[in-house]
Amino acid sequence: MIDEPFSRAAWRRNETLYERIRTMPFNMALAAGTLEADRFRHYIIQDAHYLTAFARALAIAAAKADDANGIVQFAEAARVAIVVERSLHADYFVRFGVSQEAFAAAGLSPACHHYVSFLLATAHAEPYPVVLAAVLPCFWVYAEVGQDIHRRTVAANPYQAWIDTYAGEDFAAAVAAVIETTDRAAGRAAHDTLEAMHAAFTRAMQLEWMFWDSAWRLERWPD
Ligand SMILES: Cc1ncc(CO)c(N)n1
Repeated sequence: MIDEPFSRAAWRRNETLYERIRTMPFNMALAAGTLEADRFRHYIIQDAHYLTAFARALAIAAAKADDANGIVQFAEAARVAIVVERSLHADYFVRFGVSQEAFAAAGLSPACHHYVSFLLATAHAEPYPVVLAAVLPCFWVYAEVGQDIHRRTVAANPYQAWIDTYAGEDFAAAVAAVIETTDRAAGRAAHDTLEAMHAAFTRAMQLEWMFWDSAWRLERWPD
């Protein structure tokens, strides 16, 4: 019997969770163009924090890569995450009225803090295949959600630029490449490493849900 690739097994284990993410109030409202600006502002502020940490985790993946292609792939992914983070500041923060002071004052929300702590702890402490499994949902879920919203979006959606970033061909190609690298690493991994990969993948996907949910609820720390 030929084993099913890790990515297919991981997606199947989390199909219900993906469907819950796809149909979250935040994503439904984003697609309809009716998402309130304060919820989107919360989201982009937290996403700027998130992307900086995500870039660090990707740079650690690059350092842990088992071949030269992996170093190039994740060093480039780290660079792109920072490019996207800078475009949040230069474009979205300006358009949606987030000042530098508001950003600095906001800090990381509980859900964002949880997600980046998980990513950075995993990147620092776990072997390369598990690091890949932890960052894979960040790519894959966004491509799926981006494409799903793109199919449902309305004319003159104020969030169209955000939607196009994640529904586009460049992002899809990056996601396909991360899936391929993760499946290759899984193919060489021992059984216990494979189970750790599944646990990391599921946890990251749960944290994706929590991240959108926290923006919807305008989540904050207690005073
Ligand atoms: C929370 C989160 N996950 C994934 C992505 C896409 O890389 C993003 N921009 N933000």
